[in-house]
Amino acid sequence: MRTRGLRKTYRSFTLREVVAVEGLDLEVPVGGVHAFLGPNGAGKTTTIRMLLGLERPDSGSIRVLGHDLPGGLGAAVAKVGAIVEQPRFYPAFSGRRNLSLLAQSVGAGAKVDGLLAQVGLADRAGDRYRSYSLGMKQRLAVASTLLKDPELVIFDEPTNGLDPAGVHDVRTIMRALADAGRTVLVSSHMLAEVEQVADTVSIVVGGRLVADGRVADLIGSRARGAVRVDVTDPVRGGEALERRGWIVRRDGEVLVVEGVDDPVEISRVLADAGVYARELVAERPDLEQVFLELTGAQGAARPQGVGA
Ligand SMILES: Nc1ncnc2c1ncn2[C@@H]1O[C@H](COP(=O)(O)OP(=O)(O)OP(=O)(O)O)[C@@H](O)[C@H]1O
Repeated sequence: MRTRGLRKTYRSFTLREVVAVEGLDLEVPVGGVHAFLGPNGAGKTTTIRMLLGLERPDSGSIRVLGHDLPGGLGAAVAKVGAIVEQPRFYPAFSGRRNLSLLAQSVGAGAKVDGLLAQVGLADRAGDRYRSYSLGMKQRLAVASTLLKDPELVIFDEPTNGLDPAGVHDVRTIMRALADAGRTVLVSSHMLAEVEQVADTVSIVVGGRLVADGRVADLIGSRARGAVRVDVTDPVRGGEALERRGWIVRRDGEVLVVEGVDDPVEISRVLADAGVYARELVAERPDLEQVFLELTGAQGAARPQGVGA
């Protein structure tokens, strides 16, 4: 799936032009989990709606599973499962009955029990939908999109409002879908979760792409980690490390040294100052750091916060 030069503007109440997506080149590889990240208002939902043919771009091109939109929309959408809004299920019917009703409409009745098991709902399938937790509702939503056996499954903020167990469930389902050969596109603020499950990522800010690629490569290339050093004399040790030009923070008795390429250098500088390290731990940079670096204040200010 890819877009080229995608642009979408809206008119605000005051008829001011709001640019939601600006020249976006999105590349989602076939197979694996691709995370679509950005602060609030970055244009993620608008982009997903354009991929599904629910919004019309002002300009640019979209190709989904080998079909060019808008002409190939029907063929493309037949192979895409999307969870963009909470689907409408009957509250008084059980999960199984709800799914069976949907299955009949697409001639997939035989799949219902297998899908309920696949999303971990087999035990509660006979209970009324209204008694389900948010996580269970989300799992039923995933099962409903799998009825048509999609090649690409799109999740827009799938873990909003879920508790940690629900978040874990959704992550497990996404991984399982990708491991079974499908492509998963997930927009999210949940960086820690995304880091655990995503193979590749695109980060957008203000409707523009600011970084993309393999999660591991992005973390490796962008963020230099800090090193935590437990020293015999934090005051003298801190001074010596600062003289070397590093940024040093105190965390109790431990020094946190930023911007270090090779932690061995730290031991050398400390030893020269007659201070010794009891322990030296390199903090692994993570997607959150990369995201904050790339999105700056906008990223830090988003209401749900990193890892929310
Ligand atoms: N129907 C609309 N009318 C006017 N402006 C809109 C409309 N839909 C989106 N926008 C604006 O377009 C921009 C992008 O919004 P979008 O919902 O795509 O961002 P997002 O990245 O999904 O944000 P969030 O993480 O908050 O869901 C925002 O400035 C938003 O206010």
